[in-house]
Amino acid sequence: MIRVAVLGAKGKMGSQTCQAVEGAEDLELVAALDQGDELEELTTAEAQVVVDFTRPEVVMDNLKWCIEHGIHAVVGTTGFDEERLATLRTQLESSPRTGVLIAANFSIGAVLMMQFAAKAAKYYESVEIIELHHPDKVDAPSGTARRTAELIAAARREAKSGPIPDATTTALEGARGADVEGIRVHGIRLRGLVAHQEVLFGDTGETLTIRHDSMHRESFMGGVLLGIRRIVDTPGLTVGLENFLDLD
Ligand SMILES: NC(=O)C1=CN([C@@H]2O[C@H](COP(=O)(O)OP(=O)(O)OC[C@H]3O[C@@H](n4cnc5c(N)ncnc54)[C@H](OP(=O)(O)O)[C@@H]3O)[C@@H](O)[C@H]2O)C=CC1
Ligand SMILES: O=C(O)C1=N[C@H](C(=O)O)C[C@H](O)C1
Repeated sequence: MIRVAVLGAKGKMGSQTCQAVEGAEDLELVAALDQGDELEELTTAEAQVVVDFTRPEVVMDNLKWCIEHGIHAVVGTTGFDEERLATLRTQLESSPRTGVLIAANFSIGAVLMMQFAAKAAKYYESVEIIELHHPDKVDAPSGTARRTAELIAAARREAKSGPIPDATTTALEGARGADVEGIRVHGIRLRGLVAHQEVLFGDTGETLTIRHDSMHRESFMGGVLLGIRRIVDTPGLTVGLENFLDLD
C-alpha cells in the first residue's frame, strides 16, 4: 500500500483525488489537508506521497517542506516556470531519494494534444492557442496552454522556423491575447465549461485544429493515480506526465 496525502483536499481537484485514492486498492488516503491545516500532519500520518492541488502562490512552500521531509510529491497545481523548476531541482539535490512530478495536465487526451501539437509545430507558419475553462479557474493562462506554447516554441526553435510573422498590432490592449515564448494564447472563462483547449495551426490554404475537452474532473484521475504509483520509484524532478506513459 502507498500512503497518500492530499493538499487542497476540499477543492475541486483535491476532493476528486481523495475519492480516487480511496477507491484504489493499492493506495491508502492517510491525510486530507486544506487551508489552515498544518503540514506536520503529513509526517504524523506517515504519508509517502503528497498530491498537491492547491494554488500557485502556496505550492512552492508546500513542496519545499515535502522535499525537506523526504515525501514524494505529485503536483497538479499550476504556475510553474523555468525559475520554479530550477529551484525544485536545487532543493532535490539535498534529498536525492525524493521524487517530484509536475504535470500541467493529468488527462491522457491533453497529454496527447500537447505531444501532437509539438509534432505539428515545424510544419506551420502560424499557430495560436485558445484555452477555455470554468469561471472559477485560479489562473490565466492555464498551465496546459503555457506548457503547450513552450513545447511548440521549442519545436519551432529546433526546426529554425523563426518568429511567427502574423500581425500583433492592436487598438485595444489584450485583443491579441498573451505572448508565451512568441505564441499567442487566448483565455476564455465560461460557466458550463470544465477544461478545454484548441491549438490552431495555419499555412498556405490550410489549417489544422487539435482540440481536447475534459468534460469532468474524473478525466484527470487516471493520470493522478499513475503519477502516485510511479513517483515512489522515480527520484528527482519529472516534468510532464508523458514521462510515465509509453507514447512511442
Ligand atoms: N494538472 C491538472 O491536471 C489540473 C490542475 N489543476 C490545477 O490545480 C489547482 C487547483 O485547482 P482547483 O481544484 O480547481 O482549485 P480549488 O480552488 O477548487 O481548490 C484549491 C484548494 O486548495 C486550498 N488551499 C489553498 N491554500 C492552501 C494551502 N496552503 N494548503 C492546503 N490547501 C490550500 C483552497 O482553499 P481556499 O479555497 O480556502 O483557498 C482550496 O480548497 C489549480 O492550480 C489548477 O489550475 C486543476 C485541474 C487539473
Ligand atoms: O484549473 C483547472 O481547472 C485546470 N487547470 C490545469 C491548467 O491550468 O492547465 C489543467 C486543466 O486545464 C484544468
